[in-house]
Amino acid sequence: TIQAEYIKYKDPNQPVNVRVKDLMKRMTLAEKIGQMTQIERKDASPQVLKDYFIGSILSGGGSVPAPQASAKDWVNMINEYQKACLSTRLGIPMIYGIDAVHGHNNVYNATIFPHNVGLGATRDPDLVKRIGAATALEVRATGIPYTFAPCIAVCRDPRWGRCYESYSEDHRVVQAMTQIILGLQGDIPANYTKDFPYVSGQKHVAACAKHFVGDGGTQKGINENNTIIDFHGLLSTHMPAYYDSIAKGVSTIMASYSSWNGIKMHANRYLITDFLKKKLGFKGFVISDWQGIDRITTPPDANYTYSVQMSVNAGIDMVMVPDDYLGFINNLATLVNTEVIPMSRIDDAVRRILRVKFVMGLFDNPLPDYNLVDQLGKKEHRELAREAVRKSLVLLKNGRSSKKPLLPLPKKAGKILVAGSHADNLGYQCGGWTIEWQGKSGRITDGTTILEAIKSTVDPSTNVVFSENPDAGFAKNNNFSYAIVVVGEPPYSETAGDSLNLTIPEPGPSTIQSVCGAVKCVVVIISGRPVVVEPYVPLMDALVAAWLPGSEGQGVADVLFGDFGFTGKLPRTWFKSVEQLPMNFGDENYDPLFPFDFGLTTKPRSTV
Ligand SMILES: O=[N+]([O-])c1ccc(O[C@@H]2O[C@@H](CO)[C@H](O)[C@H](S[C@@H]3O[C@H](CO)[C@@H](O)[C@H](O)[C@H]3O)[C@@H]2O)cc1
Repeated sequence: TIQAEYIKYKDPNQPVNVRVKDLMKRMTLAEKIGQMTQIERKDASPQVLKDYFIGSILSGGGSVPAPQASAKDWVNMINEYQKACLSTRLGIPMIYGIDAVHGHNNVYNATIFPHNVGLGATRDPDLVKRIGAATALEVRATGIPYTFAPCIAVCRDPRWGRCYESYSEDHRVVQAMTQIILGLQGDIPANYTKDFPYVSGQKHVAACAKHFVGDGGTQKGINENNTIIDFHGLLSTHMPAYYDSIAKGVSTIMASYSSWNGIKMHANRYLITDFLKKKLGFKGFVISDWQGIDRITTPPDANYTYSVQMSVNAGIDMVMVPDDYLGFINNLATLVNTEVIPMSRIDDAVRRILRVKFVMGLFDNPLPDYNLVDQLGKKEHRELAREAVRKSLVLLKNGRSSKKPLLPLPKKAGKILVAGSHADNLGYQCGGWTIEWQGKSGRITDGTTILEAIKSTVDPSTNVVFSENPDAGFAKNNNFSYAIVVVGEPPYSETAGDSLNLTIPEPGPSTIQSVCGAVKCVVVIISGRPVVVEPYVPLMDALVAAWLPGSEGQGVADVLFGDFGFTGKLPRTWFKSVEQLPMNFGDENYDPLFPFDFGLTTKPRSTV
């Protein structure tokens, strides 16, 4: 009989470093460059994957196989691509990445968890770890083994359009929430190699701590702009959560679009190679952001060869190339062949990529199956999301005097008014990065709106009247026992969310004034960050910050009506006016409307 040649790197019994070394020595430059190339799924085809030995594919925000694609549709797409990669000479599996940043948010009917700002308000790292584990199951349900999460930005200015992706202005809260990495990737076994990337089996996913480093510190919160801070400030505010992430075995780290004191992070060799890789000992791989290398120059792509040279030599290992992947591949090959980029840099990048792929079992289990499809949007996950919503709510005002609190609201109450643009809008309560990159209004996926939750919580005898934007007369002349007004920000992502005024768009303020001027009211703010409320607080009987709660609006009603108490604490300072910004806890002249860590509490009704 003909003995099949023994191929060491294919032997799961061999140690990871032995498999990496054996495979590396077999690879051509083209195969190595292919591993460093991540293309967008819209450009992927079996032929392209085979021709260029592509090592990774991503879905950018909102990039799906088809509208409302099922878990099986996703699995089928990934299987098709993976089979093409496995058919290449060395059969190196590709790794598919996606932004599951508050649940598997691109995928129809996935559980949508509160965005990070709300999770920061919970101050509950174990809850966040459980969310990571549930998210991993839903991501794996679609056959995907890698998510570009968590964002561990320390947002220092709420004018930043991505502030809701940050757990807190306080790096200690962000550090605590890196527990999500253990949920996503799995708990690290005892005596595992310290700071080594780790992913446990087929029900967990590789994570990505992002965006390295200082993304949340840009001046005036301008997205992708310049973080002006000395080295001590960078290390004490923006770096600590990377220590925790590495200690928790994070497999990948994504570079930030932003600059540090004028140096683009994607070209920052000192911070990526000398500090992150050598000093901190990060052993996973560093991935660029979407067109992150193009944006090294102003305007972007002004000198792509320079972008490739500077980013790869800085220590970027895998490049997210959502458009001209041939341009990337050809430029990189030329730069290596002309020794502008040393082969040792290429080998470091490929070694790190292969290390993660071997560690996470991708070589041994490259093809997803349908075993986990029922995890998508599973009831237990929705109950977990509902718990997270409850714990994320921050009670900022309760009654016109502490002796006469309005909350919890009585379930039996004759007739109540529910008003506001965000009361019955699932897309609004999920925010950006949901189904579409920028998010979307309306019934965008499966879930429960806040109005639906209120209706299912009150006593059957209570008449719930919904009017999105009633005039004062309506509010006054209908003998309502009380009103719940739900208003806030429309969905946004990234630069589209940058705001210098942080006002609630009309008709939000008008709805507050019309309703609260006529009847006892609690105002629930749906927003990715503190917004201008100071002028309206005197009109309100109660005020709740609900952040971006996601698909499980029932969690809001659970607490409004006293089935659970308010426990949330502000993860960020709530300013009086935007002229005060930036203003963070610990600053001189700290004069907030509501300070960091503020939050009134209530007892569950059963104990009252
Ligand atoms: O057509 N245009 O006008 C247009 C404009 C801007 C675009 O910009 C792009 O849009 C998004 C959706 O296509 C992309 O996801 C990224 S965002 C980036 O993507 C990563 C992967 O999704 C995330 O992990 C990072 O955290 C995030 O910073 C990019 O900014 C795209 C298209």
